[in-house]
Amino acid sequence: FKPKSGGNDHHHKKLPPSPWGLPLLGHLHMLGDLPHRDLHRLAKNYGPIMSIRLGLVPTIVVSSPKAAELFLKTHDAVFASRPKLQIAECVSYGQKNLVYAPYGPYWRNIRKLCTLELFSNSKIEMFRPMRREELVLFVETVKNASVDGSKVNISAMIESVFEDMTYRMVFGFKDDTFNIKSTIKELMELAGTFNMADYIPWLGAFDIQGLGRRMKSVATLLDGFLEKIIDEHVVNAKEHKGQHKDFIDVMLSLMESNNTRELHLDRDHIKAILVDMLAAGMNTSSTATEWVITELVKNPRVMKLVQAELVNTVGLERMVEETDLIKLDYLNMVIKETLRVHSVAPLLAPHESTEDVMVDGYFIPKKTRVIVNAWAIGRDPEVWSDNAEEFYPERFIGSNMDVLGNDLQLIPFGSGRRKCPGMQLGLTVVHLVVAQLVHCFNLKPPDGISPDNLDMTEKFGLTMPRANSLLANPSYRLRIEV
Ligand code: HEM
Repeated sequence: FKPKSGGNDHHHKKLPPSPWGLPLLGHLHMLGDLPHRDLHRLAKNYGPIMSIRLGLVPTIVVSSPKAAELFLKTHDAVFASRPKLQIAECVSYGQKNLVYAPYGPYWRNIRKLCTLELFSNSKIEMFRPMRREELVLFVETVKNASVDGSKVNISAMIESVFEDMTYRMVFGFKDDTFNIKSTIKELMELAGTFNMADYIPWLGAFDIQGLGRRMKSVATLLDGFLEKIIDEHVVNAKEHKGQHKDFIDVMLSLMESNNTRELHLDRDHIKAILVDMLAAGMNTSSTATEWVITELVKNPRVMKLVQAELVNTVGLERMVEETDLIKLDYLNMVIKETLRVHSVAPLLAPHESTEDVMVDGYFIPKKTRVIVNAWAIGRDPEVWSDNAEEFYPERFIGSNMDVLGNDLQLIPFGSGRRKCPGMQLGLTVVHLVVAQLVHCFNLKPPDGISPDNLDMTEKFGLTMPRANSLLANPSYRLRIEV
């Protein structure tokens, strides 16, 4: 079929080009385990604004910077909503979270509140001592693991330091007294699993994949843990009046004091936002860090330059401090280049249109899903020339292109109204962990594997980490003990 639009008057309106699809499945059968790559291939034939149908869901795929500008800038307000997904229904306390909230006054208020109260520069600063403590422990752990020259699972260590920093920031502790960590992991795995019920909704009633049952049980467990943790904070807050130490404390004090006319916060809001912070903040940053380290191990030339910059700026007599980060220009280029080549969220998060609209001469009906292929945009030969596949940080020398959503050529955090509100925090922690790891250690691939042959397989999900853990032989290089 060729995709059709809703009402009769839509028939004569031109929809974006589309491949031929199957009844019911639409184009789902064309997408494999790495859908960003399949959609990139299709876009080469059908263009940067392509129309497909995912099961019963009419979808537009956006694959070039110019097209992204139309959807995320020119018509941003029309495409700023989110589709209803089963996972969001299960764990968002009636869509009281931020990530999946439909576009409208509620989303606007909760986003404003989170931006001000949780993601502001002063809040990022507030947690700096905590990050420093965790980084010292991180370096010690890597050092102990590598003491007899054995290979170390770098991916697992990176995941663990981000987990610890995030739990401390959000809950104020990192030990797993409440057994919450495995439940959060299960939730993130479910959120990243392809769910047929999101594309052919009546299949949801049969729960063929068993995802519905798993989601419900995770949601129940999670709610129990969050209730206990919040209760504990309420008791502690009474004892330590006025001292806001973590995200829950901040939210509780807002619940008491700041229940404005615009937004009435209750416990469900707090729980929904806490889940957002864990799901949106933890894996994204650790995935980005894992790929930066992978590229550095794969490219010894670049690693040498990063380490030389660190020696010049920091010296081998101490660890990296957050105040050093601003001076590390080459490292900044390396991180930008990694975010270009390995998008953490290759298809961003799904957007949905809230009204009929014409874009570039094409008719896009209300309630169309919009997928922005940031991974494909990072490879557009018109922007990145014919060495787009190459890892080459020097391409940013003399360029003021940023990753913050201002330049549509490079949008690892999205752009427009729905862009990532946690990007400053994310960039700070990624820079910090990468800088610390390569400053404190030389990292070589294990078992005599040549850097050229390093496994680079991706695993698509909620984020896109390495499919297999990165292993390396670290050797300590500082002249002092941490
Ligand atoms: C390197 C790290 C990170 C990357 C690459 C990243 C990437 C993204 C992307 C691609 C989106 C979707 C944008 C869109 O829909 O167009 C997003 C949304 C979001 N991110 Fe991040 N993120 C990172 C870190 C964080 C952190 C640390 C937090 C908070 C602790 C966070 C919180 C959020 C939230 C709440 C949203 C939803 C915003 C909304 O729907 O209005 N992110 N992020």
